[in-house]
Amino acid sequence: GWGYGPSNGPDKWEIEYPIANGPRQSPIDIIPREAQFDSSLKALKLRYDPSNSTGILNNGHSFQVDFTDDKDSSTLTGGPITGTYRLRQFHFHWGGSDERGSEHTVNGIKFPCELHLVHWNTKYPSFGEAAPQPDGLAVVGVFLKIGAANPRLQKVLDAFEAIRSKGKQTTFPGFDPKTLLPGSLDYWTYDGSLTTPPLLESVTWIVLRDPISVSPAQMAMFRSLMFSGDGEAPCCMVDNYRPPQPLKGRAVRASFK
Ligand SMILES: NS(=O)(=O)c1ccc(O)c(NC(=O)NCCc2ccccn2)c1
Ligand SMILES: [Zn+2]
Repeated sequence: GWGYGPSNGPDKWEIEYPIANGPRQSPIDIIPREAQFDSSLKALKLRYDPSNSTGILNNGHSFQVDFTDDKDSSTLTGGPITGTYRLRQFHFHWGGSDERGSEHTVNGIKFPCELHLVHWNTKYPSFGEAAPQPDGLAVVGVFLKIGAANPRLQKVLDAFEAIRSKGKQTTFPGFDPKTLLPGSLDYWTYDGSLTTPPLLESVTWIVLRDPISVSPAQMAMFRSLMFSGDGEAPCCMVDNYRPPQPLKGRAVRASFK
């Protein structure tokens, strides 16, 4: 299956997923001076209920924190989207060292890590039905920048000993993802795709301008996870990011001047 190694990584995905060369692929390099300020863009409204967090899973590509999404209790509204999108999960992408790891870049600059909060459009009955639709998903991206240790992030990292290898999961109740957001919700937005197979062109991307902090020691904890399952040759989970893809004429709008 697909992965991030030399034989199954992003340059090989087009073989099984030809949409990899499609017109609205993600991530992209965001060039702020080329983004268009759009005064009609609304403020992002993120309402998350910590009681919706259920578990944390090593899925062999990243780790994700899953949310129950059978009610409108953890939602994204406003911003560039119409209607209500429900939070399904959040996950991260990171590098083998601090100078790489994010999927989106800003003026060509890579961050060490990027958080993705994945939401699906409730005009569809489920995530699975929404995922192939052009307006099916909305992902909020948050950059992580090296600085002071992040105590809210640490709560996630403290669960890692239970999910070290592929397929391992554990309960993760009562976590509020709002604690992982920066002070400002100013954002860039553009039409894109999933950044992993099946690379579906169904994502309204909402990338926050301001990063949150992560310490070098905390980044080392991300790198202690394994792509490999128990009993397989151990392979550290690092560099699980897709590089920027061609913009192909798309507009990137800014919610701020
Ligand atoms: N990285 S991202 O664009 O935020 C993102 C968000 C939600 C997602 O479901 C994915 N992709 C994902 O979950 N792929 C693994 C599951 C899968 C589904 C179908 C075929 C192969 N693998 C990526
Ligand atoms: Zn992602």
